[in-house]
Amino acid sequence: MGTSSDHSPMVHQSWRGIQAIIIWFILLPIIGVSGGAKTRHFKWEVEYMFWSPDCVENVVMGINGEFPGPTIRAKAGDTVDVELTNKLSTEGVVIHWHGIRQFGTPWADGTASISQCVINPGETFHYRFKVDRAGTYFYHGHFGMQRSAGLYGSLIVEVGEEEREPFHYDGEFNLLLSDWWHQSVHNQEVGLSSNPFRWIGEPQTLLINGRGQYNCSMAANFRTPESSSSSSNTQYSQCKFRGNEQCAPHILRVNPNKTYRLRVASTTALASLNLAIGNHKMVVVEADGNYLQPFSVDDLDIYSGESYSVLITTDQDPSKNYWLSVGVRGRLPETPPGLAILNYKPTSASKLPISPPPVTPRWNDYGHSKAFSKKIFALMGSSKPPKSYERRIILLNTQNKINGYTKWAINNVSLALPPTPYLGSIKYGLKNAFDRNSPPENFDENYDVMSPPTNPNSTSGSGVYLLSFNTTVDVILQNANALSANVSEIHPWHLHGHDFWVLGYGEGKFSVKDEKKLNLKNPPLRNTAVIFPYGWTALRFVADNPGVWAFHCHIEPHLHMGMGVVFAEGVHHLNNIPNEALTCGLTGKMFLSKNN
Ligand SMILES: O=C1O[C@H]([C@@H](O)CO)C(O)=C1O
Repeated sequence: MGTSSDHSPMVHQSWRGIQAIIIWFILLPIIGVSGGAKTRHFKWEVEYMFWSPDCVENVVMGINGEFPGPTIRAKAGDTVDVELTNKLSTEGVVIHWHGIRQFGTPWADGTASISQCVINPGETFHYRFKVDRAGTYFYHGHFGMQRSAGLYGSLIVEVGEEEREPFHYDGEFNLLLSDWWHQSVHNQEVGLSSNPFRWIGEPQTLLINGRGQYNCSMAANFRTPESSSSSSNTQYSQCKFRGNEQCAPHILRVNPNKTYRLRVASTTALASLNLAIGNHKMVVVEADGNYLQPFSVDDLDIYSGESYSVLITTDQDPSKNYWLSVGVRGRLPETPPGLAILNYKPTSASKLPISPPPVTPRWNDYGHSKAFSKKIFALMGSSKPPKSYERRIILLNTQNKINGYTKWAINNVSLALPPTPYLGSIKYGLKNAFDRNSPPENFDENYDVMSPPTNPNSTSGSGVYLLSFNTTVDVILQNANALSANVSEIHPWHLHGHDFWVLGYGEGKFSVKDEKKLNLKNPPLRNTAVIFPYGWTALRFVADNPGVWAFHCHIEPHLHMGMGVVFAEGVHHLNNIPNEALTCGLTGKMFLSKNN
């Protein structure tokens, strides 16, 4: 029998419960937790297969018989679970989820030698991670040069049930941009690691959603030396398609007088690109999963590793179709533009546009590229960078020689990945797994960034920048002259596990007086930022994600030649790294001896 004295605490407790429920409902939309968060399961098999990405049959890396791999669509807050089986006969494989920060799951970042062991032929690995934020992302191979071999696809995260995009659109299209070589990746890789060095050269074809045309052109009727961004004035024949060919162009079918969101991502191995649509302006609203202060452009520069969303309004003559054209920037182009068709309903998609495709800005018009980059600001209300940094690392990018082999080095160290993944060797304190000395924080102040290195000889290393957990780190990426005089190239740098604020770009060598010019007010958050020839780029991030994270040039052959560094923070906080990720090298041996 209850008495009033044992009754009252119960009343009290249920009132507390009601209060908690009320608070939860108030907080729900604010913290963006969607009630309907799901786990999205995918079962994938990676294999080599014959494919004709540019109408020339070749071998590509496909997933479940598709090239590019299947598109993942999820909602913010969902968990993505990919059960990946390696069906390659003689190679390992891993997949990196580009732009997903992997909070709490650094072993799912998919970087060979860094976050996990490669998945051997016949083996299956589970990538399970949360997609915590809406945005346009992609995934790709991160072992050897498997991205160049075609191992990539799109990853689209829609807003959660309770969230809204800060802009309106009636429909959307997804454009994954890449570049394609006829020479096999195996050949390319051997060339890069041979002495004498054999460079891969320019791509044969630019692909839009894995589709391009070689030996014929969709716009052959219009091709004049002036309208072509290609340095070779080859005249192409007109392509003829039924529409079901693997290399038939991508068609964007639109209704008149609507707004469409184009999600554009570049997973090129080498090419910096420029995208334009005949007669249509684009309003840029998102970059790398972060909202931007909207701005309008006629054309968009996009570097490997970047993604953007742009809005277009279909307010042009609906009895016509329009070109979407993608051309090469920053390197003397030898590749014809990639084309897709903006097709107004009910006009037939086979009716070709009546004017030539938009012309890509001149390849070395860096003023144009810089002007674009400097228009990018975070949407008002976005998170701001801490006012000051606790550590500043200055990274000089140089092209070098090691024992006669051509390499890229950062502060004179060319990254050579160790066989045991850092995540395990740091967690378990395995002393001999990689170089224990921290790589240099800076470079010689007398180094002349405007000239080829006076002593091009460099060394390779596997050291790690150990970052104190939760500290603010500034990185100044410093470009320089390559091995040949008067050459300095574009390098898009991509950071794993974080976004960084892009605080500014500058010319020549970074100096303390440049600090005053940095933008701490509304810098955009990104995961990839470019360094322009002979320039520097300043970045800031908070080392708040326990794990080991690659930071590297997203040009595939450049990373392969050592153009990257490794950051690690808070690894001791991780108590649930699955052994499955680390069963190789010294961690593999350690597990074996523990079991015996
Ligand atoms: O890494 C590179 O090597 C070549 C060239 O510098 C040497 O052949 C090139 O254009 C690169 O980007």
